[in-house]
Amino acid sequence: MTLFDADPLDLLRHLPGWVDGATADRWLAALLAETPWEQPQVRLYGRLYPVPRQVAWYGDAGARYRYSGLSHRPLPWTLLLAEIRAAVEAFVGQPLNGVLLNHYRDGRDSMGWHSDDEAELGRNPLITSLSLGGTRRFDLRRVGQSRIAHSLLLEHGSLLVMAGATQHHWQHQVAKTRRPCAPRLNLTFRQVHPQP
Ligand SMILES: O=C(O)CCC(=O)C(=O)O
Ligand SMILES: [Fe+2]
Repeated sequence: MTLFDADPLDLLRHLPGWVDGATADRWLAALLAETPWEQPQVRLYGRLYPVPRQVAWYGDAGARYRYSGLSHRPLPWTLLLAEIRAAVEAFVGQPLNGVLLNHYRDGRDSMGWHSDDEAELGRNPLITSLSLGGTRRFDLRRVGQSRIAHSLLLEHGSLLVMAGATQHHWQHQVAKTRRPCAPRLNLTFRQVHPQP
């Protein structure tokens, strides 16, 4: 049984302090130092723009993943990312074969409204996201509505788990902010089923 079998309405869980501060500090410093960041370009109305954040995709061999319009071959798990994956898998009780790292360097970096509904994630994907570093606001709105329905502050060491049909009915974003904020890392663990 997994965490989510108990209550089908319990689609979203926010766990501040999921990992202790000293461990979170160690993970943040190591990941900032060792990750080969990329800033892919996306095409919008015929023009290319760099995404407003840095990213890296790690996973099992073959766990190709499409984001920002491009299919990405995974980098092999590092010792540290394998350690973090093991802790997250043990917590959610499901295998996770890839992780997308997002680096928000400051308040100008962001992620626009979207659902994590790529075909290779399957119908009702479990998305488990670990936040490290500066606190940023995470907003949710219903598909088809522009009003923000919920906002969460994702703090250093917190875990956010989105399960079940969340991605069908909700979109999420991390908006730009004028407030000064420290660099933030977000690791979203996923189970990817490569497409033929
Ligand atoms: O940075 C976050 O908290 C959200 C990341 C996200 O939505 C994603 O990687 O799909
Ligand atoms: Fe997302």
